[in-house]
Amino acid sequence: MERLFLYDTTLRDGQQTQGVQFSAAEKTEIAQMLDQIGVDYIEGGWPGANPTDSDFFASAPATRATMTAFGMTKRAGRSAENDEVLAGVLNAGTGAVCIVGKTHPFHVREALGITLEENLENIRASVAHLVAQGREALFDAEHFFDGFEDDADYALSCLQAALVAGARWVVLCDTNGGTLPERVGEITRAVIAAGIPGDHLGIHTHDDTGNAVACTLAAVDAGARQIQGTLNGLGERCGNASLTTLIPTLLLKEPYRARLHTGVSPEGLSSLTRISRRLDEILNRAPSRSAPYVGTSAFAHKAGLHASAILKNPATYEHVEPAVIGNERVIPMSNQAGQSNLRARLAEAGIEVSRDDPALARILDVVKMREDQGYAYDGAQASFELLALAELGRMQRFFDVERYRVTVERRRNAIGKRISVSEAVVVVRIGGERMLSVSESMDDEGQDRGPVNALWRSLAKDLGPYQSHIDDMHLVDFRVRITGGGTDAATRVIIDSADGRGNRWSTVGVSPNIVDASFEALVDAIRWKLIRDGVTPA
Ligand SMILES: CC(=O)SCCNC(=O)CCNC(=O)[C@H](O)C(C)(C)COP(=O)(O)OP(=O)(O)OC[C@H]1O[C@@H](n2cnc3c(N)ncnc32)[C@H](O)[C@@H]1OP(=O)(O)O
Ligand SMILES: CC(=O)C(=O)O
Repeated sequence: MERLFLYDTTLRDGQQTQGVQFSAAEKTEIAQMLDQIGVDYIEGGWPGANPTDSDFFASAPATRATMTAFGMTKRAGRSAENDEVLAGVLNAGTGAVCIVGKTHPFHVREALGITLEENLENIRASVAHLVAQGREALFDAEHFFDGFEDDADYALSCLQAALVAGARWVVLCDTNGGTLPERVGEITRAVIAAGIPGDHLGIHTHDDTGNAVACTLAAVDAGARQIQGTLNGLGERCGNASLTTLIPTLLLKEPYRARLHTGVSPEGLSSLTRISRRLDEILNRAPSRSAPYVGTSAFAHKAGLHASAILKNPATYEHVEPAVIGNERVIPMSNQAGQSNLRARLAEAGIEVSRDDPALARILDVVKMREDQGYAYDGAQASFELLALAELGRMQRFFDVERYRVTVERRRNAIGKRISVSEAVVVVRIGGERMLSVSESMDDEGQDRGPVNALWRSLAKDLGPYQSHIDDMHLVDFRVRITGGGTDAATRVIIDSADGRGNRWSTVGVSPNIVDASFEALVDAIRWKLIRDGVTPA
């Protein structure tokens, strides 16, 4: 089996993603996660280009992977020894250094404004300087594919200059991301045929045509033995080839699984889902549900026919086992569901129902009818469980809401500043007792948190015998969607709640009125919590 090397550039090209700015501490955490996965190289950034990257390299974590500093070839008209950019990169003290250089005559002339021979000399001298300093040198051949189309001999002479000067790897970069997979394969083959060995050849692609992963695989098929990519496909413009997709593909799919091996162990592979989601958490962005292998929908079987077969044998609708990548199977309830989804969902919730219970058909009918009205149960499992318990005649009556009222007032305060104040009154009956709670929605700084928050505070303020069960409960997310249009428009609210025991659950409410929809979801959230805590109704 041949060795394929994985080179991660999340901390460098990934940081070129619009809206992404890592701190040095975040870079350290990400580098440690990459090391757990088992990549061979971690490109930590460009030391000297900005204080964050310099700080990161000043106390870079010890990793099994080779920590790599990134920079560019020296400028013309000065020696490599006197080039301050190269000096900054070398000062990071990493075992490997990757420098980017031009290989397309158009860029040499337009962007650098130097001759083709001067550019070759810059590549040669820069790489030789890195090697003389005892570093493993990599050369990122910028715009290689476009350069090859324009002047193949010149593009190849740039690679040869780097190799002759001692580069361990020359990396073919599809910098603008416009080359399609078949052409990437052909050009990579031509490069190897011209004498550049595949085990010194890397590939670096961008996703501007949605083909970065396919282009990378095409280069590997042609013989390249290093791949560059990023976690979750972060990167300049549309992103880089996603290592989160490439790693499972290389380890689980033929012909790669049988022919190539990487430094990623089965444990590393099974950490991929967790690490992908942790990266999104660091970036404060929602993970892509449909991300291959690691998305929350990657193994979600919504359609009834799929769920039915999955329950008999998961291989019927899954190309790989979700656990291998640390992901899990989900069988959501929705208007696409049949009895198989339903039974699987109920079993997961610990609700036992015999196969021939007529309530199963009723539950399905109610789900489909309510989804037609705007409800969505595939993202609101707790409300689905309450609905099922009601149809099974097992729903307990904890409290009845007699009425509620919310007011939002906009006025000036004592010093003339405009403020808004939301206030809610909720009246509930528990057993024979009538209880009235009033709450304002103010946070610690005196800011109004809105009518839904006021309602929540009021509901949760005094629920008599149940109070101790909801004291540790809080709202963590609130999503609103207008479903339908015109006079039939309804508002769907999904609320995520959590408690001190680590439970997290979602409930849904639908109404033409956003406050009413929110209130329905809030009441469901409390009822679900009381059931989950095994509370007996007063
Ligand atoms: C394809 C890629 O993604 S490569 C990675 C690109 N990453 C980045 O650019 C992020 C980090 N970059 C930076 O912080 C800054 O651009 C720095 C610190 C590197 C340079 O900043 P400045 O000195 O202000 O230059 P500026 O960014 O305006 O322009 C780049 C200069 O490098 C030159 N240059 C570009 N590529 C190369 C190269 N491979 N070799 C030598 N010089 C190069 C350009 O011609 C330009 O020179 P000029 O100012 O004489 O016209
Ligand atoms: C080096 C690099 O990031 C590129 O050419 O895309």
